[in-house]
Amino acid sequence: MQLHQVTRVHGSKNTGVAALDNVSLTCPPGTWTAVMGPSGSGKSTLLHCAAGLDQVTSGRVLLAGHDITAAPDNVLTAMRRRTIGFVFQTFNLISSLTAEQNVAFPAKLAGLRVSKRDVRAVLAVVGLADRATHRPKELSGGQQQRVAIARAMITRPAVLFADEPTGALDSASAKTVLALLRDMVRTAGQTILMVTHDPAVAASADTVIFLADGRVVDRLTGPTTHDVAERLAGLES
Ligand SMILES: Nc1ncnc2c1ncn2[C@@H]1O[C@H](COP(=O)(O)OP(=O)(O)OP(=O)(O)O)[C@@H](O)[C@H]1O
Repeated sequence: MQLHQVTRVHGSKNTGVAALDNVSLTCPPGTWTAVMGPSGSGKSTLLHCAAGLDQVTSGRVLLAGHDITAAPDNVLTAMRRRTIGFVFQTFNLISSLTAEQNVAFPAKLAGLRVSKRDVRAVLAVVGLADRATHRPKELSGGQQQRVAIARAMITRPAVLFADEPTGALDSASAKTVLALLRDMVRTAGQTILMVTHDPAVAASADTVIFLADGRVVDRLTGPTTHDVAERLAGLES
């Protein structure tokens, strides 16, 4: 996943706010990148532009080798279904469907064949083999997020976009979810781009980039919670 000199201006080009200002970023396969920065620094805009959910004003976005900047809607939709996955703070499960139906749903939408065995296998990976027929309201927050991760795993997306994936979880569940994300990167060579406000969560990534006023102003490789917190405090002061 690559961003080349991406600028995103909200409002008119002359008077609008540049939520992203000439951002370049490379996330190689099998790496996990966290995006941090003060409120309003452009984190969500970066995630949305990288995932093709928002259009860039200038610059280019490459997803799994494809330039999505000028891709027509039908190509973008197909890419979204097959090449990328999402994990959100709020889980976004369908309440009327069971865990296994939730896992299978987007894959089926993408026209992929998924057997019940495949679904059960990914649910087992996230430790929910015995919850396959439960509906979201019968699951804890941590279990719901693990269903969302299983749903993102089953299509084996090249890139997983995560927006505060542990934001609604207690620390034990958060740890489990972060370990699952690490497994996706390590065993399947998937790329993760994650937005978070939490330095301890960001420290699970391989690299942390820091945004301020829409620009990449700092970067840490092999981050520790302490170093991330310190850099962030420097930006927020
Ligand atoms: N649809 C929009 N229209 C106009 N301005 C917008 C829009 N979306 C975002 N912005 C502006 O762009 C800038 C970056 O916003 P963004 O949501 O990307 O920041 P963020 O770092 O994710 O913030 P937070 O941590 O508070 O979620 C902000 O100044 C915001 O007000």
